[in-house]
Amino acid sequence: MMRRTKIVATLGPASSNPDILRQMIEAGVDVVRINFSHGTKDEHIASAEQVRSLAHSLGRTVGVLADLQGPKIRIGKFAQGKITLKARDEFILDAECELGNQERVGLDYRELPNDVEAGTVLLLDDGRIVLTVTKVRESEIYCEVLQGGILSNNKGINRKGGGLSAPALTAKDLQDIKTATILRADYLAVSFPRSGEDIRRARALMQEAQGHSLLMAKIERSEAILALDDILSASDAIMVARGDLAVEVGDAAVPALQKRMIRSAREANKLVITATQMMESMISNPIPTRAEVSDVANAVLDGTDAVMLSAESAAGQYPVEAVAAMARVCLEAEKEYTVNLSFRRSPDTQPVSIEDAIARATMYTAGSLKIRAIAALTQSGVTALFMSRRSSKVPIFALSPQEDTLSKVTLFRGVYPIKFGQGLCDPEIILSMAEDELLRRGAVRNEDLIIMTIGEPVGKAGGTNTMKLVRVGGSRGTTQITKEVTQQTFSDPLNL
Ligand SMILES: Nc1ncnc2c1ncn2[C@@H]1O[C@H](COP(=O)(O)OP(=O)(O)OP(=O)(O)O)[C@@H](O)[C@H]1O
Ligand SMILES: CC(=O)C(=O)O
Ligand SMILES: [K+]
Ligand SMILES: [Mg+2]
Repeated sequence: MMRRTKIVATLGPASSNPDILRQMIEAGVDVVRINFSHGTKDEHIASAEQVRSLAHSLGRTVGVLADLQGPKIRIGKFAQGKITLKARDEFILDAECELGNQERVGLDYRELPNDVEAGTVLLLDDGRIVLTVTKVRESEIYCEVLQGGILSNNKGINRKGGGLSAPALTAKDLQDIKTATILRADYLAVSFPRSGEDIRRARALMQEAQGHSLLMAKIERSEAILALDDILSASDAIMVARGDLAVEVGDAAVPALQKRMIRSAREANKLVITATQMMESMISNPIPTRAEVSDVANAVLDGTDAVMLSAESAAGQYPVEAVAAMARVCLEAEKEYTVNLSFRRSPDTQPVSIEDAIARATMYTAGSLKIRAIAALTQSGVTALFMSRRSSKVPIFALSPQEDTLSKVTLFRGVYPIKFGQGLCDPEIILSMAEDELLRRGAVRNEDLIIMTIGEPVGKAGGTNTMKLVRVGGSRGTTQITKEVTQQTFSDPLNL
């Protein structure tokens, strides 16, 4: 069995050593996340290069996700690096403060005093420290400590319940979008979007910079939950960004929201990553807790495309073990029947395109006959995306000559990239060579029944219009069953 759920690993000091990174890729990393909240432009470009060249040397394709910092409000630094706050202490957040101490600390967002008032609850460091605002005086926010703890440099601040005015794209993000283009990010993640408009704006800026990334909206504000449909329609993918989201909506609300977001994303033909603290204890332990194992498995059963490692792979002691643990938990969870989110609605909703119609026919057939594999010959990857929105145990191989398509499908659940078809244009030859390629890779065996999809004429993006059932190694496609049922050519049935 091949693992269907994909693994995203955040890069950082713990994963910059090429030997560790190679082991992480071997253990199952499908996509790396470069967090623009840390590090420099040159470091990001070098990381992407390093990942691609290591993956190449291993005969693998690994996607690159560039995660913009966004308006994450952070405190400044302390003279001593950190302080300890106790309940009922007074503490001041002060945009004018240069270097913090036991009494006050700086802020990287000058507007914060305008966004809070007496009674506002502020959560620091993903909610580990809780402050209540007592009064605001110009640049100073006076607070009482509700829940104390150790507070160190540059920790994030969230307002409980959301409602901070900061726009989703900061001046730094505009520069970082250019960097993401230079390093050819497959996915560009926008942090803290409030609406579809924030994503449309990011897409316009990315296109202006000549970028070709898919746009991902990180759902981590309470406003984003209300605007989920609008955000989904503007995005290619979403991330259930549980770290900030839990702080804004309360931790207890997150599990149900995760399920809703995954279902909504799949129904809208969008991709979804489940992120943050999935294997948190593996920052300092070689094995996960039972609860973490359940968390990863439940995300798999919910239908997520991918599960993500943050500090576990960026700054933890066991980055390779964390990837391996995720891989093994995903694989096991996938053996269980998962709720089929998609077939139920198939009869009631119109396919959105010819590719969608072919993808549905393919997945329906794969579910009703003993099909070993699906080979989607694709330029843009869109047919593979539609196929992967339907839950199935049949592997979907995306065969494409396009490197950028192959590195994007790394995130699609159940889809495996295979470089194939450069310079070929005769569909008969392509289909027969694709069959050989799958045989050569051990993905299929002689006599297996497989489904192949292709667009004719060949070479045009997004033109899949043909589904074919093939008995592998048979007399090249003309076995009993193919004569009877197959070669359904849909000639524009939707009038598109
Ligand atoms: N490139 C890096 N350099 C240094 N530390 C890192 C790096 N990447 C991650 N870390 C550490 O790992 C922790 C978790 O990683 P993650 O990428 O989720 O950071 P974050 O700051 O919480 O993310 P975000 O900005 O998206 O909210 C960070 O708080 C940081 O301590
Ligand atoms: C990943 C991220 O940004 C979060 O969980 O908040
Ligand atoms: K970020
Ligand atoms: Mg976040």
